Amino acid sequence: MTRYQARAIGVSRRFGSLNALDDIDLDISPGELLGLLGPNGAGKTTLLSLLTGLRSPGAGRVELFGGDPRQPRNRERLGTTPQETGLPDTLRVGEIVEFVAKHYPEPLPVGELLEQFGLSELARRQAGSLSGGQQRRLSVALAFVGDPALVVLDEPTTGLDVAARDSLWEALRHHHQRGTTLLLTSHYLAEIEALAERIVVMDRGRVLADGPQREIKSRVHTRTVTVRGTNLPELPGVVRSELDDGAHRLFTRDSDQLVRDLVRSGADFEDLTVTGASLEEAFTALTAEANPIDEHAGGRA
Ligand SMILES: Nc1ncnc2c1ncn2[C@@H]1O[C@H](COP(=O)(O)OP(=O)(O)OP(=O)(O)O)[C@@H](O)[C@H]1O
Repeated sequence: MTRYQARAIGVSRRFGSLNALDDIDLDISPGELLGLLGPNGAGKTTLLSLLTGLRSPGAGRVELFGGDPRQPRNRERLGTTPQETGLPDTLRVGEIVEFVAKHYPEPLPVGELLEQFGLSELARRQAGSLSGGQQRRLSVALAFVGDPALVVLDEPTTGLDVAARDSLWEALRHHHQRGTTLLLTSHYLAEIEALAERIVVMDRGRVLADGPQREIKSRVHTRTVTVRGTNLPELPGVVRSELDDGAHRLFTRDSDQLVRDLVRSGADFEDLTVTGASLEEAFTALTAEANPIDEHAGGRA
């Protein structure tokens, strides 16, 4: 019995002449909360489609619970939500959840699930009358109905407002705490930063980085010194600076020296903080390193 719930071993997948995945290795162990990041077209959805048995690899091997993900019996402990939702318009939300629950030997209690995903008040509404964000919440909830060991979510919070997104994060954390393994993709770096313990960064079909979030961030050596003040002098060692609502953000490789220089300069400042790289900075640096002539936008992966 393998100790991994899902694995890709030397996996490649082409679409015509395009190498969507190029020799990917990935292991997912029980209990992990793994965030898969990458710019558009990186190959995230393709990789998920192989791991969940929707496609076959061109080369290499994919395993789900130690077997072929294309075999239904190996998908019994898998929960997924596709990027596009397709729910029967005329069925009510509660009926859909109950219908899906009947397909599993030990489903989660329907009422509990509706509550967790903020759907209790919508239980009697027909799916066709739901807003895009409500449909999204329902389809994410459906991934959990069968109490799966591994849940794979492709862009779970797309189209959700801030409150709905926060409550979805809460639900995901809850399921992770009770032992469910989660693999999710998101374009929102803040989302992956808030949720994921392990991060895999992909670009152009390859894995650029794979490790604990703090390790991925520590690959970027720049630190940020933030201060409020007027007439700050130009200081050596500042590689970039930003002014945001009166706060100067000074990016440097040596924050200790910068703070010493700042104090010595006699400038009048307050509210000094020193922080390491954010996930956004790490992501931007990693993808820029891999594609020296490209400019990847920050904020969204
Ligand atoms: N069915 C297909 N036929 C042809 N090309 C495809 C197909 N599916 C994906 N591709 C291509 O493979 C590459 C990887 O696509 P994929 O959807 O896996 O990327 P992604 O990282 O999920 O992107 P996004 O963030 O935009 O969803 C892209 O260049 C895409 O155009």
